[in-house]
Amino acid sequence: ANGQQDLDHYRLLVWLVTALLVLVVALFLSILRRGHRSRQALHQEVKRRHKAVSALEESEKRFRETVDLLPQSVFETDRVGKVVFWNRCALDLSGYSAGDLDSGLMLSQLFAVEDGERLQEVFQKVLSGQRLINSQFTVRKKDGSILPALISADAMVLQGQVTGIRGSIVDISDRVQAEKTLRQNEARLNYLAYHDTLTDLPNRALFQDRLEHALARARRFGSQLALLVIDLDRFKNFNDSLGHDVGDQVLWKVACQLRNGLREVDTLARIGGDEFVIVQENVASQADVATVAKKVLSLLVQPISLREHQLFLTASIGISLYPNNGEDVSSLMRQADRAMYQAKNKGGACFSFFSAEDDDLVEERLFLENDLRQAVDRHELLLHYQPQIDLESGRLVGVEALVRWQHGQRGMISPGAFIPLAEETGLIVPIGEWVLRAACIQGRKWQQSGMPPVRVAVNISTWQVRQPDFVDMVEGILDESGFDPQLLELEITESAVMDNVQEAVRILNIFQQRGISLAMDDFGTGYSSLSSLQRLPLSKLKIDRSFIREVTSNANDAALTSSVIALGRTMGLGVVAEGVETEEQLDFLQRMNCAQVQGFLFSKPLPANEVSTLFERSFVSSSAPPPVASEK
Ligand SMILES: Nc1nc2c(ncn2[C@@H]2O[C@H](COP(=O)(O)O[C@H]3[C@@H](O)[C@H](n4cnc5c(=O)[nH]c(N)nc54)O[C@@H]3COP(=O)(O)O)[C@@H](O)[C@H]2O)c(=O)[nH]1
Repeated sequence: ANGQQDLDHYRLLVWLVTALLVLVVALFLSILRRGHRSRQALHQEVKRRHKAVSALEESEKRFRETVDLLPQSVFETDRVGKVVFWNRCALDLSGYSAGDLDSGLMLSQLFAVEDGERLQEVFQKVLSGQRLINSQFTVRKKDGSILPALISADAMVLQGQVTGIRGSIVDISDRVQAEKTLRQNEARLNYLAYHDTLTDLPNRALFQDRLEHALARARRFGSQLALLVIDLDRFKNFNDSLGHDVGDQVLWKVACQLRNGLREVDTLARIGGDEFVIVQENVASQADVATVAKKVLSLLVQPISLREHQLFLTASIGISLYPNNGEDVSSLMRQADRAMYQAKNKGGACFSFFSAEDDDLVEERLFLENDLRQAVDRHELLLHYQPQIDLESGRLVGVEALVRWQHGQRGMISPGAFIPLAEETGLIVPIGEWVLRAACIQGRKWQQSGMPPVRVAVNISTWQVRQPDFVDMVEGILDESGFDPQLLELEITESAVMDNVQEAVRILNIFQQRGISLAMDDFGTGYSSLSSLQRLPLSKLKIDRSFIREVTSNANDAALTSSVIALGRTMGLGVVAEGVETEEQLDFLQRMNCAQVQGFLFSKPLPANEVSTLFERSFVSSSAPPPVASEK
């Protein structure tokens, strides 16, 4: 029984142990299975997270690449303004490197120092929730250069907390430059609309505007104002003969002389070709204005040197006064213009206040100018010839061709009345050509009629000499008329050669080689220097009649006349005294051994047919001068 009991106990023990073992194994297996499952879950989780991180990195990379592609700079900062992120464009724009970012670049470093305070204010406002949209700042690059940019920014909020700001920077250099260029172009266009491009002076539009304002001031303060219209004398001739580029340089120099010589308060403008105006305000008396006018004339007197030319300019100035001569721009302009013509009527190189009486003369002059333009075409010009006598032989050796104008309504007009106008308007060029042609044709007729050879002298104006085709013109007329060049004498004045002696020498040498003789007219009234005179191939000096007029009563004229005769002899030149009217004058000239004479004592200028008769009569003798022939 004990044994059975022990066996039972033993069996129970075995059963218990076995059961325990089974339990332990089952528990172990259960734990083992659960561990496996959680390892699997962990693994899954790790894998999932890994994937998520990769996706995030991928997304971050894509985001970065996309942001780097943006054409504008974007940035992020932390709350204190340290730049924590920026794209490639921001790098390029600022010139900083990624390394600079790593070493703690501050946003303020990206902007000009002057913008610092405003930047700080704006930064705080953005942190507190205000959006910044397209505000202009000046970006300062790493190399110190600056550029204009538009900044937009917003706060960055993470889990309800503001962590910093993010924003964009747009470089607007091109736009700002384009706007600047546009503004400059606008300003230039505006300037050009109101200024003369050649002289930089105000033009007519600006001048009128200034005159309006000046008149308004004069009305308000009850003051006087003067308007001076300045017109260069014979400028058209300079332009035509020397070329427009020389003309332009002359105008430019004139503008400089006037600008430098006048007070800044006086408005100076160029309102047309060679027309300048001055507005003088607060004029106390006419004397005030006369002072300015005299100053202008003296400024212009200074010769202008251009290339090989030495130009002597003069001007005519017309003056109108507010309120006496007009109360508005147009009437003041009109009266000043008329006054300018009054000054021209007086011979130029002077000024004239508007006067109603002189205005009739201006009208007359304008009519005359208009008619003169048509005189050649209407065949109203004709030539008279004044004999020149050789005192030794008493023979008529030549004639001077002198133009006359047979006007349709006014009858015969003397050259003294229209040659200055022709010179001033440039009409002397076609008129002079007509004279030369007519004189050569007549000379040829005399030759053909069997008359002894007679030299024909023709006056040549300075403006003709300056024409580029002058030599061709003379040669063409000689060829076409068949007149013997040996019988042609050209009378030139000192002024025609003195402004460009070199060119004059060249031209006159050509004529001399063709056998044409050259006489210096009005000798003694100009400024020829002896050295220049020696270079000119002259054959004759003509003593001006102003010296002969008082040669017997005025010691100076007598001295000058005898000096010229002596000079001619020394230089081997013939000398003609013109304007001989009396026996006493003739006697003086004979005593001085003057070679030839011309004057009313012998004959007035005559029509061609009367010259032939005179020749046939061969009337001159050195002891008994012939009776005066009358000019018809
Ligand atoms: N460029 C050109 N000028 C010309 C031409 N024809 C004339 N003129 C110039 O006009 C000015 C006046 O000329 P005119 O009225 O013909 O006078 C000439 C003579 O009549 C005058 N003269 C001659 N003798 C006397 C005299 O004894 N007394 C006196 N008071 N006058 C006299 O002199 C004039 C000639 O002058 P000049 O030419 O200097 O020899 C005059 O300046 C002419 O030059 C022309 O075709 N072209």
